[in-house]
Amino acid sequence: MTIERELFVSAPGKVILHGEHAVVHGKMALAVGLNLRTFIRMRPRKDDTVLINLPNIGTKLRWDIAQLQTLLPSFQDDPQKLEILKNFAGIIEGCKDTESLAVLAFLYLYLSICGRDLPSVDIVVWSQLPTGAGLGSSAAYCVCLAAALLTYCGRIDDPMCDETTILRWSQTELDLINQLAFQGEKVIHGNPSGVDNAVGTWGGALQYQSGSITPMERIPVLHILLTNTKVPRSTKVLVAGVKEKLLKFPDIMEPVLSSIHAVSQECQRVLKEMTAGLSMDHYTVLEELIDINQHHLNVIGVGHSSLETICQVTKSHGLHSKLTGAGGGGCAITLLRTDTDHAVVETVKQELTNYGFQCWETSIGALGVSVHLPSSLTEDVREAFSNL
Ligand SMILES: Nc1ncnc2c1ncn2[C@@H]1O[C@H](COP(=O)(O)OP(=O)(O)OP(=O)(O)O)[C@@H](O)[C@H]1O
Ligand SMILES: C[C@@](O)(CCO)CC(=O)[O-]
Ligand SMILES: [Mg+2]
Repeated sequence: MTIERELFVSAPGKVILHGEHAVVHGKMALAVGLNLRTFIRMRPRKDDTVLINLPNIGTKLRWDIAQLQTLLPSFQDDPQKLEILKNFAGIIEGCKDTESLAVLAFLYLYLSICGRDLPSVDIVVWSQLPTGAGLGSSAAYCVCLAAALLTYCGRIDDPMCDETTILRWSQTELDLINQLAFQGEKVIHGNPSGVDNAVGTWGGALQYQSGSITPMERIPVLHILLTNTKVPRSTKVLVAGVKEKLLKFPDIMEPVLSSIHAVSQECQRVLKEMTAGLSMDHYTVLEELIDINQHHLNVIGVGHSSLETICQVTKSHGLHSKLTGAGGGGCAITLLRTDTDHAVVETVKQELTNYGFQCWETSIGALGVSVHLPSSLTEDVREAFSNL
């Protein structure tokens, strides 16, 4: 049974504190929800078509339901599902362009979730996150699609909203959303660890290892400066590059990944200690861990000169930075201590902006996937959707 009303869902981006790439190879990652979100709006249509509008990447496409229905018999149990969709959409093998991956992930989730009763819908996905910059935009996109399609098709409850609250799903329903979002991430990334969709689903702060998700109940309030180099890169390509290096030099690369794992463990221990009583020594250790991990990430081949520039600029003001997400460009995080002078942060931001980078001071630990009533959306989100 499809629902007959407009549905608004959002999911947060993520910041990986430590463990990117190593987490793909079974090591631990620490990741937190980011207060920049992706929003999806679904509206019923009456003309037996499906329309998807993705303004962040300039894509607007429409299909007849009858056309999509012809895919279903071979799609449902076929191990070659993705190939069927690529043929349908005319997408060539190994393709990594933004629009093709977004459309493939959408079709994959729409057909997998809605099954035999394909609904005629109008879908808009709009994000506050930069696309392909290391902040989990692909996971937020897949989590939004999975949650909205599952709800729309009646496969999970439609959380009851009132005028003031944002309501969420039960743990079992969140598990299903996360599983399907992971399938979508596989379409986009090739071989994702699952950490990004876990944060998009549950939000907060998580320890993630080999599919096992452990929420970190209490973490100190950390202030972070996020800087987007705006250098484009593809997570899929970077993850594949690390795997290649690992296969070529196993005895050299495996210890580096193990050391990244140990950095995550030590960071987690320090964060726990900080909740019991914060001292500046804790910050010093966190800074050392950031420096160590940034070197490791360079060793495994996911650094970039733009990220080194961020490290150099922030270091000249006594601050410590590392790349976050897949690297190769994209974003870096800089730890801001509680005793960091506001004027220093402003100077650093100005210097980084002069390089053409974009900076945000951010809070971390945002809420996971949520349903919204249109009236409870913030002004900027309402405005963004008003013309779409
Ligand atoms: N708002 C969006 N609209 C349409 N497609 C999107 C959107 N956000 C992400 N995508 C899809 O996700 C792809 C980017 O995913 P990718 O994993 O490379 O980067 P990321 O998720 O931002 O970074 P990371 O995985 O390192 O955190 C885009 O090429 C596009 O296909
Ligand atoms: C690079 C990576 O570790 C994080 C991307 O945000 C890939 C993944 O975990 O799937
Ligand atoms: Mg991604």
